[in-house]
Amino acid sequence: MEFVLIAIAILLVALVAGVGLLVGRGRRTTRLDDDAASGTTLTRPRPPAAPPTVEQPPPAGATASGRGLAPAEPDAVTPEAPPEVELPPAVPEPDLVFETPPPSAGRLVRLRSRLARSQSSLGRGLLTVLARERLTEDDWEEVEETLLAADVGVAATTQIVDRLRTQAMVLATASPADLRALLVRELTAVLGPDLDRTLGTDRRDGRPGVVLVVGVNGAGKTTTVGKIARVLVGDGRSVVLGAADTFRAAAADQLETWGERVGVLTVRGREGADPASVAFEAVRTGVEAEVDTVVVDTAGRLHTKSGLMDELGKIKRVVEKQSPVTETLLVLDATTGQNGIVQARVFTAAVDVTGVVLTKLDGTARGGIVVSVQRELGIPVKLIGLGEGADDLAPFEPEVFAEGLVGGAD
Ligand SMILES: Nc1nc2c(ncn2[C@@H]2O[C@H](COP(=O)(O)OP(=O)(O)OP(=O)(O)O)[C@@H](O)[C@H]2O)c(=O)[nH]1
Repeated sequence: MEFVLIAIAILLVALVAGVGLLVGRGRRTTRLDDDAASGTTLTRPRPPAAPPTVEQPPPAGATASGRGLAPAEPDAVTPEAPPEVELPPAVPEPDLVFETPPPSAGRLVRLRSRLARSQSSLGRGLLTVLARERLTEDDWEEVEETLLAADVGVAATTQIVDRLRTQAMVLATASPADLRALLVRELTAVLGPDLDRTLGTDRRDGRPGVVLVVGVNGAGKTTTVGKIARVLVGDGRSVVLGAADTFRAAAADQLETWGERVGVLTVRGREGADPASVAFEAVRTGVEAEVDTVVVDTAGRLHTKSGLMDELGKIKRVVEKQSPVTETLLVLDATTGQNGIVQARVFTAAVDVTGVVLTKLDGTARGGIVVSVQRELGIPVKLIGLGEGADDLAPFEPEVFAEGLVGGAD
């Protein structure tokens, strides 16, 4: 009997210890303050190997303790700063180590094999036809159809076919390598090699660059914001994230997790809070902490154009009281093809979009969508998503992309 009692006691102790461990691992952010007025909450990841302390710094100072954040001066606290709250003593989490993402340079070279679907239908299709000894009208039609099927668009297809036709003599005697090089050159030409694809993320007039990210739900917006944070951290930037998609608490949780992995602060709101106030708070935090860039995720669940215009317009106006918006990125799902372009128009009408992020290019055979998106919207594609992995987002480079479409370079 004694034996049984001892066994039960051991089991109970093990159970309590196990639950404690799980909860401890899950709580990776420290709640710093609660702003009842705006409904926003500021969270920050714990520093990786912080020694246990009993006395905590005040919230504004602690705000700057995330990775790459410059320490904020005590007088940087604005009068409307939320009231300080007593913080629980920090518990060391020895297994919490910030990840170091790779820099953005060279990412597309690493990821271009992910364009395999487009490659087999577009690149290889074209190479097969062009390698034929004498090209007939039927062959040229096949070239045209292949380009159109890959969503290259009518105007760019005509341009490519016309240019290839004028080089028919060259094609007849070209080696497979020459043929490949020629095709890469022609595809690069329609991808707008001269467009400015610089991301507006730099500080301006002593204030952080602000990146607004807009797009319909499911396009990969929140994921993209998280990936952008990693791109910036990988390039040595300090970042604050704003979870202004307040429709769905899970979206803010998702963003917070992305931020925590790389030691980046996330400012979030309660479910249903005013997105503009969350965006404002995020940018104010970035200004106080003197970070390089604040990236703000917005909601895409607005069904009417006027609702969207009102909300995005308000977010921009409110944010710009703190710091100018330096980049507005529209996230589009490449697998939705032309439908995506129709959705995109609603956003470009609502807000001044300065760059497009095309996600899920790994999941489509229609890689030519990059060409039509740029031509139809008149906005450069600046980043592309090539997978669900954390670092599967790359700056868009026309020539490397064209090589990925044609294949044979790896
Ligand atoms: N294959 C692939 N999947 C991606 C890519 N980018 C995002 N996804 C996936 O797309 C799905 C939707 O992404 P979210 O970031 O939640 O989409 P969202 O637009 O923010 O949606 P809300 O959070 O509801 O606003 C997720 O499963 C992502 O992993 C990509 O480049 N390739």
